Formats: sequence, C-alpha cells, structure tokens
Amino acid sequence: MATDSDHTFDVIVIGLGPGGEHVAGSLAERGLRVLGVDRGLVGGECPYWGCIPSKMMIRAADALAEARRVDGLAGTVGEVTPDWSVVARRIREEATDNWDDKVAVDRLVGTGATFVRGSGRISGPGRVDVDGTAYTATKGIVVNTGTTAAIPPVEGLRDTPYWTNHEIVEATELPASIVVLGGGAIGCELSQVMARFGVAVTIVEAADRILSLEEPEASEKLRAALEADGVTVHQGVGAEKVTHDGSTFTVTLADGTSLTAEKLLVAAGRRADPAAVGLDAVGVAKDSRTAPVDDRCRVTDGVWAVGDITGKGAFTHVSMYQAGVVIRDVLGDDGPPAEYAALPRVTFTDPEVGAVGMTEAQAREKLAHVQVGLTPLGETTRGWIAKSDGLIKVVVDADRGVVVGATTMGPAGGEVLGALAVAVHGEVPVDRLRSMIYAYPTLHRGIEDALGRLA
Ligand SMILES: Cc1cc2nc3c(=O)[nH]c(=O)nc-3n(C[C@H](O)[C@H](O)[C@H](O)COP(=O)(O)OP(=O)(O)OC[C@H]3O[C@@H](n4cnc5c(N)ncnc54)[C@H](O)[C@@H]3O)c2cc1C
Ligand SMILES: NC(=O)c1ccc[n+]([C@@H]2O[C@H](COP(=O)([O-])OP(=O)(O)OC[C@H]3O[C@@H](n4cnc5c(N)ncnc54)[C@H](O)[C@@H]3O)[C@@H](O)[C@H]2O)c1
Repeated sequence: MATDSDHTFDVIVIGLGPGGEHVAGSLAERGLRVLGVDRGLVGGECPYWGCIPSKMMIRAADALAEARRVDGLAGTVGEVTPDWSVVARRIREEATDNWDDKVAVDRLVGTGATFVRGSGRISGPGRVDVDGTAYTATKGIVVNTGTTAAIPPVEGLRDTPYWTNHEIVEATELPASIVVLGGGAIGCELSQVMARFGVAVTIVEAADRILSLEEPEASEKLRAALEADGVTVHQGVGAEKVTHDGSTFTVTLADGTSLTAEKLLVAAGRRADPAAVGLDAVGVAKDSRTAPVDDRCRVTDGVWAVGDITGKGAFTHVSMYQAGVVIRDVLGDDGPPAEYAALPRVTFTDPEVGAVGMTEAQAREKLAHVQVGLTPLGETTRGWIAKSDGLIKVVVDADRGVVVGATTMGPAGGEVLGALAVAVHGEVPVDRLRSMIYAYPTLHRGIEDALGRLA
C-alpha cells in the first residue's frame, strides 16, 4: 500500500524534455528525493521527433547533395539514387529505439529518481496531481512541459490529415509531393531534405521572407539555395483554406493561388500551454502563452520552469542551460544568473545559418549607434575554393565597441559561429578581434573581412 512518504518528494519535475530530465537526474544524484513525471517519452521532442532524427535526415540529404557535387569538382558519379528506407531505419534503430524510452527511463531511475508516466498538473503550491494521484513537493516543482506544433487557424485545416514533425519523422516512405506551411527552421530544414530525396516541395510562408527571425541577407540566400534544390517558395502570402479529398490536399493561398499535394506538413511554430500544467494555480495568467521566469528561472517561490515554455528560445541548448541554472538554485549553489544576450542558434540547412545575439534590425531598435559589416563567403578564399555560398555578418554596438550579434551562413556555418558566440558572450572589444590572427584559408577568416567592412 502506498504511504504518504511514497507521495512526498523534495522536488517534482513535470515534463522530462532535455532540461527536465537533466534537472531530475542531477538533483537525485545530489541526494534529493525527486519525482520525474512525463506523459510521453523521457527526453521529450529532441531525441524522438526533433533535433536528432531531423539532423539524421539532414545528414542523409547532405550526403546526396555532396555526391551530386562531384560533377564540376572531381568527375562523375553517375546517377545518385536516394532511398528513404535507409533514413527511416536509422531513425528507428539508432535514434529512437522505435520510440521506446526504456534506456532513458533506466538512466533516470539509475540516478535515484522515481519516475511516473502520466500527465502532471500543479494543483496548488507544493502540490501536483498526476492522473488523479496527489503528490507533495517540499522544496519545489520544476515545469518542463515543452511545446507542441501550433496549428494555425486556417479554414478547414484541422479537419484534414495534416502532418506535423511527428508524422514526418515517423514516415517510412516519402510522398511524391508536399506543401509545407511555414518557412521557419523546421519548414526550411525539412523542405530541403525532402527535395533532395526527390519530393516536389512547396513552402508557404506568411511572413515576407522565409527564416524571418534571422537576417534578411540570410533569408535571401537560403531561398536561392532551396530553389536550386527544386523547392518552390511562396512568401508574403498565407494559406486561407485547406481541403483534403481522401488522397490530395488543396491549399488555397490569400492571393488566390491553388496548390495541390499528396501531403501537408504544418511547421508554423510551436505552442506552449502553461495553464494545462496548472501554472495558473501558482499565479501565472490563465491565457499566458509562456511561463514567465526571472533570471533564476523561477516562476514564483518554489516553482521553476525550463525549456520552450519559458519563451527564451525554443532550443535544446536553452533547455539544458536553464536546467543548470535551476539545479544550482534549488541546491543553493553559487553561479551566474541566466542571460540570453549571446543566444546562439543554427538552422541546419545547406548552407547552414548560424546566428548569435541580435540581428541588425533588433540592434537598431535597441541601440543608439550600430555598425554592420558583411562579407559574402564567395569572396573569402576558402569559400571561393569550395564554391560555397553564404555570408558572415557582424553587428556592432558602436558606443561600446563590441559585437552584439552575428550571422555565419555557409558550410559548417554553425561551427564558424562558435568564434562569434565567444565574442558576443565575452564582450570582446572589436579592436581585439581585428588584431587577432585568423588561419588561412578558413571560412572563419571571413570574420576578419566582415570586421574590416564595418560601416
Ligand atoms: C523538428 C524539430 C527539430 C528541432 N531541431 C532542433 C535543433 O536542431 N536544435 C535545437 O536546439 N532544438 C531543436 N528543436 C527544438 C527542441 O526539440 C526543443 O527546444 C527541445 O526539445 C527542448 O524542449 P523542452 O525542454 O521545452 O521540452 P520538450 O522536448 O518539448 O519535452 C517536453 C516533455 O514534457 C512532456 N509533457 C508535456 N506536458 C506534460 C504534462 N502535463 N505532464 C507530464 N509530461 C508532460 C512531454 O511528453 C515531453 O516529453 C527542434 C524541434 C523540432 C520539432
Ligand atoms: N536547428 C534548430 O535549432 C531548430 C530546428 C527546428 C526547430 N527548431 C525550434 O523549433 C521552433 C519551431 O520551429 P518552426 O519552424 O515550427 O517555427 P518558427 O517560428 O521558426 O517558424 C514558423 C514559421 O511559420 C510561419 N507561419 C505561421 N503561421 C503561418 C500560416 N498560417 N501560413 C504560413 N506560414 C505561417 C511563420 O511566419 C514562421 O516563419 C523554432 O522556433 C526553433 O526554436 C530549431
């Protein structure tokens, strides 16, 4: 029979995405009594339907593209024949264990934490209900319930068998054609993958450009790259109506264009639901779209939140970073508060779009004097040799003489980003960056060129 002590823990973690899993395991290892609750798979979206399987798809699609590049660089390889079954098998066997989280559950329980599969909800300070069973948290509750795909209010859409990231990651066969609603990170990455595997892909992006949160120069180059892969891009126009006749989707755009395709992928952003996890019971407004947190990731006394739900950046590295902040705060350990000025992000298209800190537009909105330097990658020696397109752009706070934002687009754009992420985080003076030695001929040498072009 369950006793009170079976239902009383120091800390209860609701939702075990990357950050929640880390908090639960680390606090248990430090000797706290921890209950981890997840209604789905321990590890969350990233390992099962997000980062890892999508990057496995991208790796495969890039291999196809690289093989096709032999022409014009090194000879001929004959016809490159894509086979999705290889990717689908890797996702099942190597990435997700066929969507079984036994390894993750065992790892968590191995730290000393208790795991319950179910839907958790805060019912009041220190109180959590999991599918009708009441639990008490004496030290605190950590919320890491993440996001699900946002389904935009387009007429007819909800009544159709649309795909989200879940269905495309689980697909064992690709369709002949697909419309992708949304040209953000998910839409762009997956569109390129599918196009390289022979799918006729059409992106519909309501904003005036794809990847609209990043620099316009990157959006323009990415659009050209996607079109070179055969993707059709409609931007600046939203979908107005969607129908499905049993085999074919018809998507009507606001400008009257009618698109038909075998599948429709919704990649129009993500939605968190703070009220569903009971955050309204501890003071968060019922209609809040995020869990507002302070620089210790506290929502209120005894309640912390980490990950997508905090609205600080829907990335695994943010979830993990915030987890570190929470672990220290719960334990009373010293450490810096959370800061996001040097938030890095990478869209793993080809070319990759790395970015850190502010875009030029954000900087101009916030700062009095802004300088910008941009180097097209083709003008760097390495970029020219590799026949690679891309750019390096730096955004500088002229008053302080430090880089506050940067974009590194190109092959390994996410790796080149590292140097500029350090510069933004460390507030390294531009003069110091200008006077360092950049190895020749590297792509990151473009940083020196971009700094030389500051205007
Ligand atoms: C296709 C795709 C590709 C991506 N690629 C990248 C990438 O390359 N790099 C990157 O940094 N990020 C990427 N992301 C984003 C990344 O997946 C998320 O930012 C990351 O998973 C962190 O999310 P989270 O910690 O908020 O929780 P999530 O991963 O969303 O997990 C939340 C967990 O909470 C559980 N849960 C929800 N409600 C309850 C409840 N009431 N009770 C119990 N359990 C609950 C869910 O079952 C889930 O397991 C990608 C996302 C997608 C969809
Ligand atoms: N490489 C990575 O790190 C990576 C990869 C994929 C996803 N993610 C994370 O997941 C999050 C979600 O990705 P996402 O691509 O779904 O969201 P997103 O917010 O990046 O992009 C969604 C896009 O859909 C558009 N849109 C919204 N409603 C629309 C409509 N009705 N018709 C047409 N377009 C519409 C928006 O204008 C926007 O450009 C990202 O913000 C990112 O944080 C990260």
